[in-house]
Amino acid sequence: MAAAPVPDKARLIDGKAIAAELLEKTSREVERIVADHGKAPALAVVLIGSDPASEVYVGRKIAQCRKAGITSIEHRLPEDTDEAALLSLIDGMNADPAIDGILIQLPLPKGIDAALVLDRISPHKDVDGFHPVNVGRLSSGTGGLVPCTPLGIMMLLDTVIDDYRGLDVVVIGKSNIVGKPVSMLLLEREATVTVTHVETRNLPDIARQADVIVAAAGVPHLVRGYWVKPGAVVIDVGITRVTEPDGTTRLLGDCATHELAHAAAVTPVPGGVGPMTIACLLSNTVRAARMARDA
Ligand SMILES: Nc1nc(=O)c2c([nH]1)NC[C@@H]1CN(c3ccc(C(=O)N[C@@H](CCC(=O)O)C(=O)O)cc3)C=[N+]21
Repeated sequence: MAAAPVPDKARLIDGKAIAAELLEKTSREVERIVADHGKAPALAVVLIGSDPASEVYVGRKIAQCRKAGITSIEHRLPEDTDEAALLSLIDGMNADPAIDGILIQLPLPKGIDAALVLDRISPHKDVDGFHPVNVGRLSSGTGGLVPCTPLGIMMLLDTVIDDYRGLDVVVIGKSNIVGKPVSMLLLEREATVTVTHVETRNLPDIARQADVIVAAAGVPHLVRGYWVKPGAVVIDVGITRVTEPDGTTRLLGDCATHELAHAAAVTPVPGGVGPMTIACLLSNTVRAARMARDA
């Protein structure tokens, strides 16, 4: 009898398709809100300076809002905007009943204290889930708005895992945006979560124990084939733009995906976590709008 065929490719988790489904669902909720309240949810997006990657992401966010029927209000401020002006813009948006969600695109220019700015956003309008009240709610499992990338990661994982209890998950990266909040969501599902980072010793050995790896270190192709146990699920959150000698640019994830044929499933870059982040931003905006209208 012939041996079972050795897979030459891990299953790809199609973030683009799953994000499109979520967007479809969000559009229907937007229609319902318009029918009930006569007004679409509204998201304010603030971009300071002209970082090219930020321009791309903000452009995508606005385009997706339009598709879903969400009103977007864009504020583009110069690189040398002072902190006080930004804080007073936020105060105005907090008080404006026409605005349901506020997103301040990160990173902020040097000279602006990001913590101070994020603290100023009303927790009810904090669709990024970065305000200390929402961070606290997430870590105590008491609701609140949840950061978009971690929410999107869980939705991708949910397509291949139905019971997380006791699974060994290794998170690589300890950022406030991804590593820490995704660890909280996984703990909530009763996975055994190991949070690692650039200073972690023997990272390949630790990663090789994992049933699930969430790679969010921002180091291109950090996770190599020998780091991954056969049959593991790998979520690639990293996205680094590199310029080739011929001037063309390419996006690299944190995983050497071509070495991961022995994984059960992997997410591609692009087309994995990125589109989910944006789709979850829109669904958070609808959630914030519903909470505001039901209040
Ligand atoms: N306040 C704030 N909230 C954020 O959620 C936030 C932020 N600041 N600053 C930057 C990071 C990064 N981020 C991404 C969103 C979409 C893609 C995305 O759509 N990526 C596409 C490719 C995009 C491309 O072509 O460059 C993909 O992976 O398929 C990536 C990254 C949100 N972030």
